[in-house]
Order: sequence, then structure tokens, then C-alpha cells
Amino acid sequence: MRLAANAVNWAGRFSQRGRIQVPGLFDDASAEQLHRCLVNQDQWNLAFNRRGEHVDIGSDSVSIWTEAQSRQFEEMIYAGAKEGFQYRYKAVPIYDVYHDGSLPGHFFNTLFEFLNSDAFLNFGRQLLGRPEIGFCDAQATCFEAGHFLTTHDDDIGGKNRVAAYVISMTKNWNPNWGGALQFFNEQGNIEEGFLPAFNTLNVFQIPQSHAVEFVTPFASGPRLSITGWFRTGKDPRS
Ligand SMILES: O=C(O)CCC(=O)C(=O)O
Ligand SMILES: [Fe+2]
Repeated sequence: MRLAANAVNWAGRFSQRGRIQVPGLFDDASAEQLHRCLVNQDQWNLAFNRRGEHVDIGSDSVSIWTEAQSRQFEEMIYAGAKEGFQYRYKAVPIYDVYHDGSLPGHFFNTLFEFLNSDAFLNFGRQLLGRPEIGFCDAQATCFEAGHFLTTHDDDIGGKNRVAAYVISMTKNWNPNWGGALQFFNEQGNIEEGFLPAFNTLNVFQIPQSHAVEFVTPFASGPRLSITGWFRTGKDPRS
């Protein structure tokens, strides 16, 4: 993997606004390789929230649900979203996959090593002006029709998160399909939204109120990304 973008060009804007969108993150060959990997991935977990707990279930379990079970699941998801924080999307927990060695030879391992190499960590340190960044975690995410992530601020104690990153790897997204990463201001208005894009890095300071808009039933492709957080200290699993 090789970066094409230069953090120095974007650091000033980031420090003014607390968020940034950097197009052309990787060189063309790396971007295509990562895109192919995501498009060809057929095993995804289903991530959602059950009574305040994060749940991540294997695609094998989901594929044997009866129609009634799927309906029940959907009701549970929407009931949660009505009341507060809820999400539904497909994910591969790359950080765990790497450390557990559960997908030997998979490109996600190469990607994880790249995200924790000097090349990417220095990019983050320069962009954010935070030399103390020590590592980053990562997951692959796939938002399809009916998927969403309601408003939250990423502030979870004990994780030493400096900033969130989203490497958006979606080609030909139609803005009418939803799926924007939206940021809210103190008045509750949408201050800025980043639409899914190809080979584009979004980084934002946390805590910061944000959400991924519901992906509409007529979205004709998935919203693919690699997401995670730049964190201080040493990776506790390294
Ligand atoms: O996918 C995105 O654009 C943002 C994801 C996010 O906010 C999260 O995983 O906490
Ligand atoms: Fe978030």
C-alpha cells in the first residue's frame, strides 16, 4: 500500500475545523487493490446494538434466520433507533482478525500492518498535529439499504482515542441514496456532510456529534469503508 496524499497540505484546515476530507489518499494501484478486496468480501458480521451492548454476529447465523426472525430483528433495530442510539451495518473487525490470526493470508492483515506503519501513523500525526499517536484500530464496514448509525460522539472512556478516521472506498455513490456522514452543530443543524466517495479519507476530532444517514431502499450498491480511531500509547494487543 502506498499513500498519494500529503498530510501537510491538509493539517491547517484540520486544525481550524476539527474535521477534514482528503481525496486521493492512496495511489491508484493501492486504491484499486483495497477496493477489490472490499467488493469481493463475502463474509461480513452484522453489527448492531442490543440494550446498550454492541453485538457483532457472524453471517452464517444471519443466513439461517427465518422470515419471522428477520422481521423480529428489524423491529428490535427500529425500536432501538426510535429511542436513542442504534445502528445496523455489516463489518469485519480487522483489528481482532489481525490479532487473532483468524483470516490467515487475507489482504486485511496487510492493510492492518499498513495502517500501523510509520507511513500511515506519521500521516495521522502530521495531519492532526498529534505526535503522540501510537497506533490505530480498524474495521471494514459495509452499509447496504436499510443500514444506518444514529447520532453519537465516539467518546468511549479508556480507549485513548485521538480522532476517528473513515477511509471511504465507494465508487459511484448517488447522493440520493443517503449514507452521508453528517456532523451536527450546537443548534442541532447539519453543519457538514461527507458523502461516500472513492479513495477518500475523512478524519474528525472527537468527541463530535455525528451520524451515518439511513441508506435508502433504492441504494443500488454498498457503502464501503475502512474505519477506526487513531489512538495514543501502544496497541494493548501488540
Ligand atoms: O462510516 C462512517 O462514516 C462513520 C462511522 C462511525 O461514526 C463510527 O463507526 O463510529
Ligand atoms: Fe462514530
